[in-house]
Amino acid sequence: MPHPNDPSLRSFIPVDPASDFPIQNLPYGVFSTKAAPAPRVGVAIGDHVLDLAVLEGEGLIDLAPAFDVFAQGSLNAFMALGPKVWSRTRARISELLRHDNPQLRDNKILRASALMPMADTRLHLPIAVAGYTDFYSSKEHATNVGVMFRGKDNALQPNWLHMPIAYNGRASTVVVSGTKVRRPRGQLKPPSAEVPSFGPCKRLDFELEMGVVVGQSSVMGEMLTEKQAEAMIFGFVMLNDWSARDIQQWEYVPLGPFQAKAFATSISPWIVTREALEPFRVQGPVQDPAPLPYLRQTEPNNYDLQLDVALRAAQMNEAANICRTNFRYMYWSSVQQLVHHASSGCAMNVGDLLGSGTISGPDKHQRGSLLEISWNGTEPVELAGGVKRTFLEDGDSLSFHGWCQGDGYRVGFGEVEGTIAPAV
Ligand SMILES: O=C(O)/C=C/C(=O)CC(=O)CC(=O)O
Ligand SMILES: [Ca+2]
Ligand SMILES: [Mg+2]
Repeated sequence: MPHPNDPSLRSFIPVDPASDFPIQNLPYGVFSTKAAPAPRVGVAIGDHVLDLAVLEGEGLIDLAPAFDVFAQGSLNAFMALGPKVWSRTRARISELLRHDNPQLRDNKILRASALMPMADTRLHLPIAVAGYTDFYSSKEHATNVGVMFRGKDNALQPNWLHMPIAYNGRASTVVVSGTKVRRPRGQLKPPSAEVPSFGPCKRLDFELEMGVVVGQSSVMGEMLTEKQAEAMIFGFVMLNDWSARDIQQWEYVPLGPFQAKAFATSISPWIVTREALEPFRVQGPVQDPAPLPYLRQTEPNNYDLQLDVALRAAQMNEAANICRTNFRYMYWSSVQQLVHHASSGCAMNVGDLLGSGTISGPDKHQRGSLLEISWNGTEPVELAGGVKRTFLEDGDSLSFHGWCQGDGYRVGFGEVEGTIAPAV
């Protein structure tokens, strides 16, 4: 049987070469329809969704001794079954969608109940988020922020090159793409003010990140090796760590961001599996000084994954691109982040979400936040027809696109979008 990543595979479902969801991808999500409003697990193929609950019900996917794994509103039960089952299931779905397999292709009744246009579905948050941790692993981003917040001489803190720095974020406010994001209120104290005040954030920002979905738990008190950590990663989503820069600047010393990043974090609805990204693995930047032994890597754990950010103000017809970068630039890999996360004995859970940290690159057009793009509000970015931005305004819609380019196909993530609603 060919491997599900084989570039020559074709599905009986027509898939445009520019689609994010060819048969080589098969990302998992949770969806519902008007006719069947209970959220369940599906896979994206072209512009269709394949209902895995139907396939499991028909006995076409066998997860025994577990059952009804897909007739659920999150992927957590499926993820808990582990990497061997993930792999086997993906191979089975690929087999069922292949152009030369009549089993689903020629079964009209089954096709009608198991395949539906994505446009007719509603996409939900794909996991029950157990915990959310956000890293700070792009050297370019950390240097830019450091220069703006602390000056050139203290840009990178002395610990930064020795471990993946992070803070514990809020799982309670992780939302799926398309959810409106309300401008937060908080304590503000601009440098010109003598005392703080409480009110709507005036420096609302986005952060371009990837999110790792942890699909296996680890034991409290035990460390992880590179191999163990990798095997626990179920897949990746795009993640927008919405940030209130004015709240952040006043609150972050000494414990780091708190309310500045607690009000909303958006993720894309489709989880692209680690296995689908395998062909796009690349070596990350050289790590100098060499990390401590527990953080050393023997494998290339970065990915060649292109990322675009588009911003559309309410008065614009078309969105303007404000950033194009690549996930490959990250200094600390997701595997190193997970190893470090568990290194004290911290237990990881099924459904944990790890933000990569803002993904900036070496060039100006590769800056993954408005804080960097507008250089702390001093250099407004021109969108179109005289519309300029330093930070986000009410009604602005922000979207990320991400994909790995194969030969004649792409393994993509779709979109994560959020529109800013006024503060209450
Ligand atoms: O104080 C700082 O240096 C800034 C911290 C952050 O903005 C935290 C964060 O979300 C990091 C990231 O996304 O890379
Ligand atoms: Ca962040
Ligand atoms: Mg957040």
